Amino acid sequence: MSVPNNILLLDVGNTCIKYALVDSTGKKHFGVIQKADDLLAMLATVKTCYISAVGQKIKVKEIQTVLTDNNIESYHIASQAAFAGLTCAYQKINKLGVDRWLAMLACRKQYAGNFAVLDFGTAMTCDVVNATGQHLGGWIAPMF
Ligand SMILES: Nc1ncnc2c1ncn2[C@@H]1O[C@H](COP(=O)(O)OP(=O)(O)O)[C@@H](O)[C@H]1O
Ligand SMILES: CC(C)(COP(=O)(O)O)[C@@H](O)C(=O)NCCC(=O)O
Repeated sequence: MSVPNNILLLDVGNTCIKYALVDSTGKKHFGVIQKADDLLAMLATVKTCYISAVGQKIKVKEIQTVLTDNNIESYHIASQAAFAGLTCAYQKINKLGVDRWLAMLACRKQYAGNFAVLDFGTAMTCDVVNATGQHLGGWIAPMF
Protein backbone atom coordinates (compact mmCIF):
# COMPACT_ATOMS: atom_id res chain seq x y z
CA MET A 1 0.00 0.00 0.00
CA SER A 2 1.55 3.34 -0.93
CA VAL A 3 1.80 6.20 1.54
CA PRO A 4 1.50 9.77 0.22
CA ASN A 5 4.49 12.07 0.58
CA ASN A 6 4.75 14.26 3.70
CA ILE A 7 2.26 12.12 5.61
CA LEU A 8 3.24 10.23 8.72
CA LEU A 9 1.12 7.24 9.78
CA LEU A 10 1.34 6.09 13.39
CA ASP A 11 -0.01 2.92 14.98
CA VAL A 12 0.16 3.35 18.75
CA GLY A 13 -0.09 -0.18 20.14
CA ASN A 14 0.11 -1.72 23.58
CA THR A 15 3.82 -2.55 23.22
CA CYS A 16 5.27 0.01 20.81
CA ILE A 17 4.55 2.67 18.18
CA LYS A 18 4.90 1.70 14.51
CA TYR A 19 5.37 4.36 11.81
CA ALA A 20 5.25 4.69 8.03
CA LEU A 21 6.66 7.76 6.31
CA VAL A 22 7.48 8.73 2.75
CA ASP A 23 10.09 11.49 2.68
CA SER A 24 10.35 14.28 0.11
CA THR A 25 12.58 12.12 -2.13
CA GLY A 26 9.89 9.43 -2.26
CA LYS A 27 11.85 7.03 -0.06
CA LYS A 28 9.67 4.95 2.27
CA HIS A 29 10.54 4.54 5.90
CA PHE A 30 8.93 2.04 8.22
CA GLY A 31 9.93 1.46 11.79
CA VAL A 32 9.23 1.13 15.44
CA ILE A 33 9.67 3.72 18.19
CA GLN A 34 8.89 3.64 21.88
CA LYS A 35 7.95 7.20 22.80
CA ALA A 36 6.74 10.53 21.42
CA ASP A 37 10.18 12.19 21.55
CA ASP A 38 11.55 9.53 19.18
CA LEU A 39 9.47 11.26 16.47
CA LEU A 40 11.63 14.37 16.55
CA ALA A 41 14.29 12.83 14.28
CA MET A 42 11.84 12.28 11.43
CA LEU A 43 9.55 15.30 11.38
CA ALA A 44 11.45 17.58 8.97
CA THR A 45 9.35 16.72 5.91
CA VAL A 46 6.06 15.88 7.61
CA LYS A 47 2.97 18.05 7.07
CA THR A 48 0.19 15.78 8.36
CA CYS A 49 0.01 12.86 10.74
CA TYR A 50 -2.73 10.26 11.12
CA ILE A 51 -2.81 8.42 14.44
CA SER A 52 -4.34 5.00 15.06
CA ALA A 53 -4.59 4.14 18.75
CA VAL A 54 -6.91 2.07 20.91
CA GLY A 55 -6.87 3.75 24.31
CA GLN A 56 -3.27 4.88 24.98
CA LYS A 57 -4.55 8.34 25.94
CA ILE A 58 -1.32 9.50 27.59
CA LYS A 59 0.93 8.37 24.71
CA VAL A 60 -1.43 9.94 22.16
CA LYS A 61 -1.47 13.23 24.08
CA GLU A 62 2.36 13.25 24.19
CA ILE A 63 2.52 12.55 20.45
CA GLN A 64 -0.01 15.29 19.69
CA THR A 65 2.04 17.74 21.75
CA VAL A 66 5.23 16.93 19.80
CA LEU A 67 3.32 17.31 16.51
CA THR A 68 1.67 20.59 17.48
CA ASP A 69 5.01 22.00 18.67
CA ASN A 70 6.39 21.20 15.20
CA ASN A 71 3.42 22.75 13.31
CA ILE A 72 2.16 19.39 12.06
CA GLU A 73 -1.57 18.85 11.84
CA SER A 74 -2.72 15.54 13.29
CA TYR A 75 -5.87 13.45 13.12
CA HIS A 76 -6.75 10.75 15.63
CA ILE A 77 -8.72 8.37 13.46
CA ALA A 78 -11.63 6.12 14.47
CA SER A 79 -13.50 3.05 13.23
CA GLN A 80 -16.48 3.88 11.02
CA ALA A 81 -19.79 2.21 10.19
CA ALA A 82 -18.77 1.98 6.52
CA PHE A 83 -15.91 3.22 4.33
CA ALA A 84 -14.41 2.35 0.94
CA GLY A 85 -16.72 -0.61 0.36
CA LEU A 86 -16.26 -2.07 3.85
CA THR A 87 -19.11 -2.27 6.39
CA CYS A 88 -18.43 -2.80 10.09
CA ALA A 89 -20.18 -5.67 11.91
CA TYR A 90 -20.19 -3.93 15.28
CA GLN A 91 -23.39 -2.18 16.37
CA LYS A 92 -21.36 0.09 18.63
CA ILE A 93 -18.77 1.14 16.06
CA ASN A 94 -16.41 2.82 18.50
CA LYS A 95 -15.98 -0.51 20.33
CA LEU A 96 -14.06 -1.99 17.38
CA GLY A 97 -10.33 -1.33 17.75
CA VAL A 98 -9.32 1.05 14.96
CA ASP A 99 -6.23 -1.11 14.32
CA ARG A 100 -8.56 -3.94 13.33
CA TRP A 101 -10.64 -1.62 11.13
CA LEU A 102 -7.54 -0.33 9.33
CA ALA A 103 -6.18 -3.86 8.81
CA MET A 104 -9.48 -4.80 7.15
CA LEU A 105 -9.48 -1.66 4.98
CA ALA A 106 -5.91 -2.37 3.83
CA CYS A 107 -6.79 -5.97 2.91
CA ARG A 108 -10.01 -4.96 1.18
CA LYS A 109 -8.08 -2.43 -0.92
CA GLN A 110 -5.83 -5.21 -2.20
CA TYR A 111 -8.32 -8.07 -2.41
CA ALA A 112 -12.06 -7.94 -3.17
CA GLY A 113 -12.94 -11.58 -2.30
CA ASN A 114 -13.71 -13.27 1.02
CA PHE A 115 -10.82 -12.89 3.45
CA ALA A 116 -9.74 -13.17 7.06
CA VAL A 117 -7.09 -10.82 8.41
CA LEU A 118 -4.95 -11.99 11.32
CA ASP A 119 -2.84 -9.54 13.28
CA PHE A 120 -0.24 -10.96 15.67
CA GLY A 121 0.78 -8.31 18.18
CA THR A 122 0.46 -7.92 21.94
CA ALA A 123 -2.90 -9.55 21.32
CA MET A 124 -3.85 -11.67 18.32
CA THR A 125 -6.90 -10.51 16.35
CA CYS A 126 -8.83 -12.12 13.53
CA ASP A 127 -11.52 -10.44 11.42
CA VAL A 128 -13.57 -12.02 8.64
CA VAL A 129 -14.90 -10.05 5.67
CA ASN A 130 -16.98 -11.37 2.77
CA ALA A 131 -16.71 -10.48 -0.91
CA THR A 132 -19.37 -7.75 -0.63
CA GLY A 133 -17.22 -5.99 1.96
CA GLN A 134 -19.39 -6.95 4.93
CA HIS A 135 -17.38 -7.50 8.10
CA LEU A 136 -18.84 -10.68 9.59
CA GLY A 137 -17.13 -10.34 12.96
CA GLY A 138 -13.93 -11.43 14.57
CA TRP A 139 -12.19 -12.28 17.78
CA ILE A 140 -9.31 -11.32 20.03
CA ALA A 141 -7.00 -13.84 21.69
CA PRO A 142 -4.07 -13.39 24.06
CA MET A 143 -0.57 -13.84 22.63
CA PHE A 144 2.23 -15.66 24.43
N1 LIG B 1 7.76 -10.94 13.65
C1 LIG B 1 7.51 -11.20 14.94
N2 LIG B 1 7.78 -12.41 15.47
C2 LIG B 1 7.51 -12.69 16.75
N3 LIG B 1 6.99 -11.82 17.63
C3 LIG B 1 6.72 -10.60 17.16
C4 LIG B 1 6.95 -10.21 15.81
N4 LIG B 1 6.54 -8.93 15.65
C5 LIG B 1 6.09 -8.54 16.85
N5 LIG B 1 6.19 -9.52 17.76
C6 LIG B 1 5.80 -9.46 19.16
O1 LIG B 1 4.49 -8.88 19.20
C7 LIG B 1 4.43 -7.91 20.24
C8 LIG B 1 4.23 -6.51 19.71
O2 LIG B 1 3.33 -6.54 18.65
P1 LIG B 1 3.08 -5.25 17.77
O3 LIG B 1 1.90 -5.53 16.91
O4 LIG B 1 4.36 -4.83 17.11
O5 LIG B 1 2.79 -4.15 18.83
P2 LIG B 1 1.45 -3.62 19.49
O6 LIG B 1 0.75 -4.74 20.16
O7 LIG B 1 2.03 -2.59 20.39
O8 LIG B 1 0.65 -3.05 18.34
C9 LIG B 1 5.73 -8.02 21.02
O9 LIG B 1 5.53 -8.93 22.07
C10 LIG B 1 6.68 -8.55 19.96
O10 LIG B 1 7.76 -9.25 20.54
C1 LIG C 1 -7.21 -6.24 20.55
C2 LIG C 1 -6.32 -4.99 20.59
C3 LIG C 1 -5.87 -4.77 22.01
C4 LIG C 1 -5.08 -5.26 19.70
O1 LIG C 1 -4.05 -4.41 20.07
P1 LIG C 1 -2.46 -4.65 19.81
O2 LIG C 1 -2.12 -6.09 19.97
O3 LIG C 1 -2.20 -4.19 18.38
O4 LIG C 1 -1.76 -3.77 20.79
C5 LIG C 1 -7.11 -3.78 20.04
O5 LIG C 1 -7.59 -4.06 18.76
C6 LIG C 1 -8.27 -3.36 20.94
O6 LIG C 1 -8.08 -2.90 22.04
N1 LIG C 1 -9.51 -3.51 20.43
C7 LIG C 1 -10.67 -3.03 21.15
C8 LIG C 1 -11.69 -4.12 21.37
C9 LIG C 1 -12.28 -4.66 20.07
O7 LIG C 1 -11.76 -4.42 18.97
O8 LIG C 1 -13.33 -5.36 20.15
